[in-house]
Amino acid sequence: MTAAGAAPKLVLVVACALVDADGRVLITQRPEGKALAGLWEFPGGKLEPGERPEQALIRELAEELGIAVEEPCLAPLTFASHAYEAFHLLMPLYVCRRWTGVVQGLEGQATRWVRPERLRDFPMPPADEPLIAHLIDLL
Ligand SMILES: Nc1nc2c([nH]c(=O)n2[C@@H]2O[C@H](COP(=O)(O)OP(=O)(O)OP(=O)(O)O)[C@@H](O)[C@H]2O)c(=O)[nH]1
Repeated sequence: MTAAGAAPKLVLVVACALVDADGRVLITQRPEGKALAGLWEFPGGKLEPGERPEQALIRELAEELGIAVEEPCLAPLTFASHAYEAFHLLMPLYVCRRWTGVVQGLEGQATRWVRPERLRDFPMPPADEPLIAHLIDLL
């Protein structure tokens, strides 16, 4: 035993940087009433029981944005590991440049396509901040 105190709950969330033909990245705004409301984030969400991360992400992208993504089009880029007060977030970030359908905020969330260098102009959850440099490097 090495750790002292209660272990934080580890929460696995999968997220995606959708990249358009101009190299812009999609961010969506968390709706009122949710934790971290108003902040801009990458689309994605928690896994449902029995789901693989890629399956969960494909489901979330369909539910939230109305687009269809094929699993080979999800490329792992990096991950966030962040201690929130109530849980520890582990969030793999995939990049996707190919999908079918037109991106729409199906849950009432605002959506924006943003150049990676401009992502810092949008308030994001603290876990996301370290991801921005990876996107700038990639794109
Ligand atoms: N999808 C997404 N979630 C993020 C990002 N950054 C970040 O800290 N998170 C956190 O990861 C969790 C994502 O959960 P979610 O979107 O499936 O669920 P939720 O908060 O709506 O909660 P609920 O399902 O408990 O109601 C939230 O706690 C959210 O704050 C991000 O860039 N994208």
